[in-house]
Amino acid sequence: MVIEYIGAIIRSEVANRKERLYESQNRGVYMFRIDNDYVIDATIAGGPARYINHSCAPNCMTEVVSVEKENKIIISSCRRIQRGEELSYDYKFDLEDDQHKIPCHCGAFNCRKWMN
Ligand SMILES: C[S@@+](CC[C@H](N)C(=O)[O-])C[C@H]1O[C@@H](n2cnc3c(N)ncnc32)[C@H](O)[C@@H]1O
Repeated sequence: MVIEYIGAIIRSEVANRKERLYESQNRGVYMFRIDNDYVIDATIAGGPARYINHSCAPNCMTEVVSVEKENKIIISSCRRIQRGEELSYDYKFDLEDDQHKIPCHCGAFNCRKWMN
């Protein structure tokens, strides 16, 4: 394990409202979807894991683990990581239509060019 993605666990509907609020306040939005119903909001009370970028050839992977009936997001290495190397994982965003595509700048040899 490298790090846990910490923050407030909120329902999807609340996350949608908060996302709009944060954007209206020009804040960066830091959220991790646990499943269809719940999201971890790291925008206000998050840890350093919220700064990890997406890569199409990541050195880390994420998993949802249940600890005392609470879901947690664990980020673990999926290969050897060199000292000083940037941590990354695959955000696995749902595919979007052309209008809502986010360009990917991970620079990997196999970059998919879009994050979603
Ligand atoms: C959780 S933040 C990651 C940390 C962010 N780079 C920062 O400095 O606050 C997620 C956002 O970072 C940017 N990002 C992360 N990985 C990226 C990538 N491979 N290519 C382009 N933008 C990326 C996107 O704007 C994305 O919505």
